[in-house]
Amino acid sequence: MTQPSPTATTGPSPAPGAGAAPGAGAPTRVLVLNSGSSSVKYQLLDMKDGGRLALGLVERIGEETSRLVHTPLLGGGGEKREKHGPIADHAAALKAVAEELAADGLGLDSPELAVIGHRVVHGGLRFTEPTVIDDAVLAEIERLVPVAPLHNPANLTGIRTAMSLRPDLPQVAVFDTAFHTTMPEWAARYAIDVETADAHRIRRYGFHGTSHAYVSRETARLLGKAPEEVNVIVLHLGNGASASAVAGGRCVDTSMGLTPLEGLVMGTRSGDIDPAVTFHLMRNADMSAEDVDVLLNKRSGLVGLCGDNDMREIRRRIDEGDARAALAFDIYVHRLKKYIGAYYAVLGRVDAVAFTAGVGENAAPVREAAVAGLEELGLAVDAGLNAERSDEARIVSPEYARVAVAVVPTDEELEIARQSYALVSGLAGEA
Ligand SMILES: Nc1ncnc2c1ncn2[C@@H]1O[C@H](COP(=O)(O)OP(=O)(O)O)[C@@H](O)[C@H]1O
Ligand SMILES: CC(=O)OP(=O)(O)O
Ligand SMILES: [Mg+2]
Repeated sequence: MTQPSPTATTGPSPAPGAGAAPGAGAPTRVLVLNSGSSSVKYQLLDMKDGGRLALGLVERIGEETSRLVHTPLLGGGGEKREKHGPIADHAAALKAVAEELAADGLGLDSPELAVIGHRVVHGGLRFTEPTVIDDAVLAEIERLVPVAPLHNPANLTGIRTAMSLRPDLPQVAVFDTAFHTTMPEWAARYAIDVETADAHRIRRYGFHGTSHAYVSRETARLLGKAPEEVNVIVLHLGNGASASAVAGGRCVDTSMGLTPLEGLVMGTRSGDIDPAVTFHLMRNADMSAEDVDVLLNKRSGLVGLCGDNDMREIRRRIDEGDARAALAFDIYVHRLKKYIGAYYAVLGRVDAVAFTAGVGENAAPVREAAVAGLEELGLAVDAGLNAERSDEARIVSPEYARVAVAVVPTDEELEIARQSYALVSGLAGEA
């Protein structure tokens, strides 16, 4: 099922500033755009030293209550700026971001900009490496829209808008799926008719790969070991959530599948269900395929179970004695625990379980509940360490525990910046 990657030009996950050294005076700044279904996260970095010049977020795009938060960081930083009011779509969001950057003297017209790096969620099997975007790459990302309907359209708008603002600049796509292309066939292939699966390219692709790659490497660093030496279970728990089993730096299994719907319970997505639920609803509940798609992607998960998808709000409701919120939490954690057990078995030996993204980094009760009762597997958290708040990667298991439980903040934007810059500075070196 593997295919060569005709557009690949460099290896994944390079060290900061890796690739051929740019010529003296060559631009070193990278703008990274992480366009989600209803948000855009962005960072401007200088790869001379990896320092951030600005970062921000536009959220609730398409609603009346859109919000832009921009943080200038150049020269010791400036005041955070917030703007409220409707932002109709991703193109308008990017234009608003460009204006904020320009107000700090960091506009997209800057000659110091070397590349714009884009998170692209679905790259299919073709893109195993960061890739300079041209018409053929755009067409392939477009072709994959049906299997990433919440994400690839937003990614495409981000790319097209950035291209229109800086047509002269290289734009690089860094794919969520790339890290997972190392999965063995027995993990990637579904047990369905082989001809049908192959004709429709149905298999497990996996997502959040940039985060799984970054966090598994940072976890090895936290343990004082090389990535090749450690086996890590990474739990990326954001709005979308996925688990991966990483053996010696390579992904060997992951919980998301053909689309980002499978696996863990998420903010609005069901994760694993019996596939027969879909045709049962279509046959018996007068629902179309589209209706079931919306149900499972947008009206399920935590929001479907208790009406809230934000773990902060769910914890607040549990503290007030809300039974629906408590059940939603228990279902979320039960699924998580099943995946920890499954990937423990897949890996055979586990050095660390790493929690990351909004929930994983911040929700101590989720971490505690997910490993509760797994002492026989060498897993436990230290209540005091687990409750501490910090932006740093840290171990929260007791010293005696055989397996480290770690909290490792993800940084998809930094990883995308490193990969994008390595690719274009490598290209510049070849020119
Ligand atoms: N302090 C916190 N405590 C508990 N959960 C939090 C906290 N901060 C953020 N979260 C959770 O993280 C989620 C967002 O995670 P994030 O990784 O930013 O998601 P995404 O990138 O998918 O939008 C929120 O929906 C919320 O559930
Ligand atoms: C792939 C995916 O689920 O991404 P996100 O968490 O940004 O929605
Ligand atoms: Mg995310």
